Amino acid sequence: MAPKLTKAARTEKACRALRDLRFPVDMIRAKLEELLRVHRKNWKDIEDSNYSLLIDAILSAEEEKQPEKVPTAADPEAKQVKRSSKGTLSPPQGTSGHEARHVGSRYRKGEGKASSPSPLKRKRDHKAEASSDSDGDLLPGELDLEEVSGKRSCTRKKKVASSSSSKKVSGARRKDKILPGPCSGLDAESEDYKSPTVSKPTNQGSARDEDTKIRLYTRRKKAASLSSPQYHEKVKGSCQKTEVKVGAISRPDHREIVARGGWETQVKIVPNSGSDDDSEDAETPLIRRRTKRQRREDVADILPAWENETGLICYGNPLNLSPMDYALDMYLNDPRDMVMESPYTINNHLQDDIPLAFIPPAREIDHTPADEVKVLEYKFSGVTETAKEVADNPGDSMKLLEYTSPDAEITGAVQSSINDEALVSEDGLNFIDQKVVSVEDEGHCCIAEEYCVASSSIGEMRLSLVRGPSLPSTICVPNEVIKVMEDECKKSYKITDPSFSFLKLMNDFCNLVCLMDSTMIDAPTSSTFHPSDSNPSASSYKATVFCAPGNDAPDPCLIASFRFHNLIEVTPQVPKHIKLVGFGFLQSIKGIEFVGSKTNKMISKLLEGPKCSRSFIGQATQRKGYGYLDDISKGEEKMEISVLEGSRAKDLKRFNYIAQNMVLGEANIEVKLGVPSSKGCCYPECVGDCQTTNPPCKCGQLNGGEFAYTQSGLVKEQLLREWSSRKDTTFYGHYLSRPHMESNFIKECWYSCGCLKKCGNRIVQRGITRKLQVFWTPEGKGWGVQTLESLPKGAFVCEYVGAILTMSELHRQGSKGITDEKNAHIVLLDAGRYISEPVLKDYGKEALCLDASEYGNVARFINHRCGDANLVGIPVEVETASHQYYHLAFFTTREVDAMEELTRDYGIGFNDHRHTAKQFQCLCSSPFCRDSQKDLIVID
Ligand SMILES: C[S@@+](CC[C@H](N)C(=O)[O-])C[C@H]1O[C@@H](n2cnc3c(N)ncnc32)[C@H](O)[C@@H]1O
Repeated sequence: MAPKLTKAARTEKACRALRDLRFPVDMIRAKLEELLRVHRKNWKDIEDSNYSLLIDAILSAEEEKQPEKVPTAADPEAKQVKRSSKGTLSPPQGTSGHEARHVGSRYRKGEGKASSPSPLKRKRDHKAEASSDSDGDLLPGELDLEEVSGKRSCTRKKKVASSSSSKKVSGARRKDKILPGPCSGLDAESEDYKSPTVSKPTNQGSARDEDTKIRLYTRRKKAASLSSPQYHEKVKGSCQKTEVKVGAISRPDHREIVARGGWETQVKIVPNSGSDDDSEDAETPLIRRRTKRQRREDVADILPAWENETGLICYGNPLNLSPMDYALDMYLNDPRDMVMESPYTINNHLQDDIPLAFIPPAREIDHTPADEVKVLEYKFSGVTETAKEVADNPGDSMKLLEYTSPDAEITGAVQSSINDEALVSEDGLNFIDQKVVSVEDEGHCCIAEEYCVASSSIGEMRLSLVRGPSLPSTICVPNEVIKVMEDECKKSYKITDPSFSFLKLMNDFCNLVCLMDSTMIDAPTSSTFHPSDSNPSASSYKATVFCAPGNDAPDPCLIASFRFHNLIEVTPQVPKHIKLVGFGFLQSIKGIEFVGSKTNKMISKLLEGPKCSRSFIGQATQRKGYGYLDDISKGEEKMEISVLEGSRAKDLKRFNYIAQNMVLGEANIEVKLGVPSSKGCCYPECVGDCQTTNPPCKCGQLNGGEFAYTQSGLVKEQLLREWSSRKDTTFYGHYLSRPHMESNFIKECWYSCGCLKKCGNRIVQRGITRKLQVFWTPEGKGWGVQTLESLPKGAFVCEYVGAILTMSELHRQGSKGITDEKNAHIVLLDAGRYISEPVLKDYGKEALCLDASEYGNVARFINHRCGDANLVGIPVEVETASHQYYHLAFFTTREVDAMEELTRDYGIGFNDHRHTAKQFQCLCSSPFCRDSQKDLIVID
């Protein structure tokens, strides 16, 4: 099998293939990134087309750069010129227009390396054939930038919708259609609309002036359109040219979207039109997932940063895309509707949702590289250790921090490097994000020069340099990086020499690379070098020469590259329990920030900067207290468990996530691994899947004579009913009713059984398999848990996990009284130890409880609901059938919709003065709420 090419190698290949066309390298790379994104990182599409897709994308971009000729009286042909420009190819740098056209068409015709016409070409051809009305340039559902930017007059539209339609359309959602607003000039029902609409109530004849008050449209994904310059211009151009604000809002059919995609993904485009919008804001109530108060509170501190900004604001969970990716994806490619509602101001916006990212418009770029060094390429990419290296150094997993050079224009699209074949290694390293910043260097295609600034989950920072052998030796590190690294060097290595220069250190590396160029080594090796005399204060460092993973077309230039690491290691400053994994760079960075990490402050500083080129980072870091945790389980669970409200994440009390119960103290649990016992075990009768045995195996028979689970792994109805109807409480501090043992426990097969792990009688022990999320409840219950997917009745959700303590241990720990905080996280396993007198001191000393206050899993966030909770706790015995120790597993009592909060009935009697724990006022809003009824728990 041909070895898989790295992304870098494939990029290089693409650059080479297009070399003859003399496109700027940075443009090739940028377009390639876009295409990869469109094609879901599938190189095959691009390569199989002999890069014609890529060529088309570049040519398209070039076309769009052609200045548009506005028709005037003096130049009546201008419009015609514009139309024809759609079919015209602008020359790449250094290429005449004729030449470029020739080359482009040659490629498309298959005379060159490329063969088949790309979709883009077909689209262009189609457009060229379109009617003489230049508005026809847009395909249905395609966003007309001019329209958005207010340049295009509404009067050019075929029909004019009435102003009263604004409400109608704001609720409407039509795929592939641009829905009309009052000034849209389009009929919502018409199939031949051509552009987004404007729905601001308009005075006759002033459509153009009044443009863009409301735009309501939908869009369907078009892969090829991503290649178009519109792709960028829509965000950048529209925001800049007409001060359009772009943001996402909750959509009216919130649930539907959530059910489909897990997240709401709407984009709202509005003009930066000032306070006159306010009155109308109130007329357009949006779906509210959170209370207004809550939202204001959450974003109050970021308001100032946004008030005068225009840009792209995105919400919702972007399926692990970076904020920029997500926003662009939503804006241009989301197959779902994008509804713009009106009117929009930052204020009503904030009332309705919490943004995840803000992408400011492009800024002017300062292209002044340092005198003595020439910028070749900055690439802060996920180059870290190989899987093996990481395996050898557990805990050393590195995460990438990205840096946008202020000195160079970002020419590559920002891309999420998650799942990027070249950048994410199998070891599960999480790269936060990546940006490619490159500046062409005399036509050379430089692919292998990379700086990698990474931080580990425990706060280490590392700067690495990777460099290919074919590159010139001059490099430039952004000044901000140099400054921070210099400071860090001085601090970490206790360098006192004021003349210490980080740049020199870097140059030493480069020189070493040059030296090593001539001695290419086949196998990975490493050697330690000592810094040159010119840099006496730096400590020694290590360089590793390694062969890039196999290339099917070996090329000396591609085979070897060099990696230097251990340049800088910064003392860990981030608490271990915060895992910085990556929905987005921004969130992760802020994740560090809430714990006040000095490192992060430096990084933030590093990322800021007025010259930051088209980067959301500079703006985003202005927001305070904003964060997002992707996985509170820190990888302990098979499924990531995210936290929705980033701004509240700082309030997430510190606890250690464990996926399985653990004994911390003296609790004695008799579990004999792998020892077949005569009781409660189906060894040796069972092989394979016990569920297929009839009559049930021994374990199965312990579940009241039959398996507790259906063939599809759901708890059977009868058990659900039985346990839902019980009035037990497991909530510490409240009186218990009957001991659990009277009802049927579930007994699962286990290691000691003869069956396989895939046996259908093993459900709870497999852990969480559903998508769960911790979120801040708007009702005031604190954190809660919601499901991100719809769940069938009887589905296992999670078990209550904590530290296993004996009651006597618990009491010893809380000799001065157990705090309410702790109380709230203790669950009693009363089996076999319950003493009828429900006073704590009388508990069997060895009775076990689970304390999730310090060590726990997601279940510690599940809130209470009286009577009709959608979860029920059922004791499940896995390791032993002794009823002494069991797992308290939560199953759904009914079908549960995606985004529904998961609740369980703690079984507590509110207003019962006898219990020891401080009661909370129940906010469950269940019709069966016992709080108002002042029910007491019946003690048997
Ligand atoms: C096991 S914790 C649940 C997670 C908790 N909400 C948090 O933020 O960590 C139990 C605590 O949550 C709160 N809680 C749970 N259900 C509630 C409800 N129905 N009404 C009000 N507060 C509730 C109470 O403060 C209770 O002591």
